[in-house]
Amino acid sequence: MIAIAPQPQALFRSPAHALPYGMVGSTNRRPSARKRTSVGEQDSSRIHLEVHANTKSVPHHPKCEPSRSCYGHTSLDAALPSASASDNSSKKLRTASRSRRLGDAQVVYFSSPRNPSADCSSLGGTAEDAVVETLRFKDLGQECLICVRGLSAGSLRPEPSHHSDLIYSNDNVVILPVGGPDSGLLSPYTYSLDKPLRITVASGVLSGLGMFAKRSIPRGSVILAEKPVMIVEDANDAEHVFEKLERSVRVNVECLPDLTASHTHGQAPGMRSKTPQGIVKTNAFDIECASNLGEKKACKAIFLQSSRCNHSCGPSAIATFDASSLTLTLLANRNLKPGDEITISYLPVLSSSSLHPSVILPFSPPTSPPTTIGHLTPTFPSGTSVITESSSSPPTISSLLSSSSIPNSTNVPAIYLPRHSRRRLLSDVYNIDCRCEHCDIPWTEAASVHKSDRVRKELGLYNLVLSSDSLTKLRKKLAIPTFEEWCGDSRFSPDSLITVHSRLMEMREKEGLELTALADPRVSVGFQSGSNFDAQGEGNVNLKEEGWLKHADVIGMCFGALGDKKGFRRWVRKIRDVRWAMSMCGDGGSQEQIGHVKVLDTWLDRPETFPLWGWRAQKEGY
Ligand SMILES: C[S@@+](CC[C@H](N)C(=O)[O-])C[C@H]1O[C@@H](n2cnc3c(N)ncnc32)[C@H](O)[C@@H]1O
Repeated sequence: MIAIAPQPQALFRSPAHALPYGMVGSTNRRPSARKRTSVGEQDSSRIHLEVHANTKSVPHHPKCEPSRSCYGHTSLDAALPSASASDNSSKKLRTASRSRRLGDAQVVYFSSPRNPSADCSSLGGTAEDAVVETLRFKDLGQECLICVRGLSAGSLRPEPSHHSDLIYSNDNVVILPVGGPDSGLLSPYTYSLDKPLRITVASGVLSGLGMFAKRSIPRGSVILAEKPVMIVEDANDAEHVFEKLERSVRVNVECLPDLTASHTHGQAPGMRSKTPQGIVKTNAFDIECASNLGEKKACKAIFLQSSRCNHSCGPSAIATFDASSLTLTLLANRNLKPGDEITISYLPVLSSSSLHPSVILPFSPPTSPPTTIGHLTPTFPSGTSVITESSSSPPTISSLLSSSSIPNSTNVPAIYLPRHSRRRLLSDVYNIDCRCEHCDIPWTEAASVHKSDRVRKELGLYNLVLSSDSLTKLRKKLAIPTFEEWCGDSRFSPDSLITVHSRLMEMREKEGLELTALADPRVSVGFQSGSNFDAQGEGNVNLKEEGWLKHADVIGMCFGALGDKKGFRRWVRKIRDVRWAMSMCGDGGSQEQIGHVKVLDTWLDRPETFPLWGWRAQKEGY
């Protein structure tokens, strides 16, 4: 298992750039002086919270879970980068060695990204043969305690990450109780943070707190970048690390929920029934740490804010982890409005195919690498038609699913499973009775469940077919050409490929799975059975399909090949915006994204520079 953030394969390839990366967008702004804005009052059964978001402040301390008491309350701010630390880091960003204009935003390249940004010290031996060490992120004024056998904090030497201070601070999000007395996990999607927000929450709401957007966040952009406060190799070491956490951090970590606590009998309710192991099991992200000597270890990391993200089967965010800077990044999966809940998917990335009706859970872990993702390149198509089996009436999805076209052993991302399988998986693996908006549907609405299941099944199938070379035969049966095939074969009508990909995009949007496919298969949260992705899951690394972006790429290229300036520009602009937002991610993929954005900008200016401009139109004489 290797923890690196996704580096989506790009359709629109650009020349390699040797420049060190790091960028500051024009929207970057310095954090305003922090004002406390929330007013928390608590009576015996309810909590009232008021947030005036237009004062641009940090959230009030989340008050732990409404249903549980805590050792004490301190502000979450105490554990987060202070305003002055942020100021320092922004100063650093501004004094970067050289900068230049790119599109409408300021890009800053760093001259020496290798300077270690952290120092460390040992806190002495504690857990059996492991030591607890401190890693200090100097630029952020934040510490992380590390207890990993065979990997010293010193050997991690995280590189500085190049996020702006805006996304290290919590200016984009607020942590609030989720739902109301009767609504369980219903999110307050409808409120506007321009007005004071008042939410009334009954004690005992299952899922306690959640993370919400405080402002509009465009698809693909970084919602939050965060460093861990503790990393353990084994949840059983958590106790030793908890003891050494700085008090304000420890209080916040102890406020995180422990799903195992409810199984503890004979103890007083509340924090005292929680255990450090239980807190780690419930909230830790599975990441991989890599030393500067190349050793890698699967670990569990606690992040104070991101650990508050609830699960959704149509998540509004995707989590990626960059091992070189030890940074967890949440990217917007769609365009977010103020008040939208920031959710991620806890679902394991792969499961055996439940596209095939005969396969039922529990599934076995993948034993061989999954399908690789075929990517298109804007090279001149070599050829002539390779599709020989296209028919005027392709088989229906149902007939394909019930036939033996899909091998039983096929792995599909679990997010495409039908509702009952996802729920079972979440319950078995994470002990969660999923109440996200895609699952919490009354039985009276069986038809909408059925419809959603069908859409996911179809998306799963297309995902498989479009990303796997070994399923070419099936792809041909479905009469879906690749871009190259479409270019080279006039039997495919000019808009046929655009129609297929537009439909898939719409289906993704409906199910809340826009950029989801970009999610790093190796970042997960919560309980780990160890069976779904672990060190043996090495083969998963290549699973990178691009979802929305992949469809947008194909549509954009089709318009280009048809010489349709308006359509081409419209789609190139959309792709450019998402790639630009993603380049702010600050991980290994940023430089690549900047390269794409530059090429896309050129094509926006002069569509004729697109290598296949009008190629199909010329060929067919229209
Ligand atoms: C990492 S925590 C998420 C933040 C948590 N709500 C809190 O108050 O801090 C994970 C826990 O949240 C709850 N949870 C998250 N997503 C859920 C969902 N879709 N349905 C039900 N419970 C969920 C479960 O209790 C789960 O163990």
